[in-house]
Amino acid sequence: MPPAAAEGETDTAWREAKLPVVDLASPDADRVMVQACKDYGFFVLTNHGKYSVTAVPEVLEAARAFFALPMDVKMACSDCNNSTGYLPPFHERLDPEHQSVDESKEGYHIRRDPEPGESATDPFAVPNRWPPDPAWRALMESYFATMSQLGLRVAAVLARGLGLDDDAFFARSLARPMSVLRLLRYAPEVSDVRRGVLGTGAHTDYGLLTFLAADDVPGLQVQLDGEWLAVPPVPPPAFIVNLGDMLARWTNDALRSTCHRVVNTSGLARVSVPFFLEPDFDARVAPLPQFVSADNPARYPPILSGQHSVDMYQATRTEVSPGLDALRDNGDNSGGGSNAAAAAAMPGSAA
Ligand SMILES: O=C(O)CCC(=O)C(=O)O
Ligand SMILES: [Fe+2]
Repeated sequence: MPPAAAEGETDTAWREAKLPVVDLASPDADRVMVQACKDYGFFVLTNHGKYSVTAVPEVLEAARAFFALPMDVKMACSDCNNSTGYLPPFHERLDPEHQSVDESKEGYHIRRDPEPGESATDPFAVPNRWPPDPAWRALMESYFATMSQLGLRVAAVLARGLGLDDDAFFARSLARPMSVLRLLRYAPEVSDVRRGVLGTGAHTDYGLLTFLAADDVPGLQVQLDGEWLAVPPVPPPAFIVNLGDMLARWTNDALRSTCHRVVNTSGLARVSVPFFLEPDFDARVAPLPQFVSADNPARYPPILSGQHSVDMYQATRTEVSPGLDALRDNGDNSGGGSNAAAAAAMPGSAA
């Protein structure tokens, strides 16, 4: 039996979201960004100066070319248990309550190269897997590096807009970030929300900020005040930026980590490339004092950023991972202990 349709899901036609635009070169970028993060948890980032109109489509094209390779070639680049490299279709179901089938999209995860010994304390610190083409790897590594820089810059603008003591507030939790560059290809199939068939199920992102580049096939939807709204594709080099759970926690929900999903309405294949800026595994995240008061007590207990990601992976992966179970059962939020076991068996899941 298909799962119940999401609350408020009465139709198959969705109104369009009008996301605020943040011009990063504008003098009031910090103020506009904070307002967008409070009202929407999403914004369109322009004038960031990092990419030309052609560079992002080049990355999308490279992703498309990889996904077009034969399955055995793709599987040779897969380290599914570590959620690294190629992730075949049906590797996750982000909203099990409302989805009747695993997601048919394919993915590819790229992270920074781990430092020696790091995997003992951070289960996400695993070596990348690469296809044989060195130019492909170079393109992705360069995109990853540039997006990491852009992420830091946007995080600094946000810190300033929030009036935090210094622009580097978030940077202090981004020394050894768990950031992920995720390539996605959605199969050419029309989603059926009422039957629980979605490109990507409803979820919030786990980290700090997500920078999404995608082709011109629509699909992304955001949930605002209970209503699902379609986000029209944005032309490059603009990015759709959204906040992850760590920002909601740090600001005690003053900023929103907005629920979103992908509904394929066209039946065309869709390629998207989200870059997830994620804090260090051992970054301790708790509501900051300036967002807590007697009338507005802390809504979240302190958490380790990496532990939150591990918990979310565990809830949405499609295969049981004994290593992660061990990490979770340990009940130790220190990021140490059985993480090495988890490193040997991470789930294939969302970032
Ligand atoms: O493909 C998209 O547009 C969004 C993907 C997404 O939300 C995710 O991977 O977390
Ligand atoms: Fe997402």
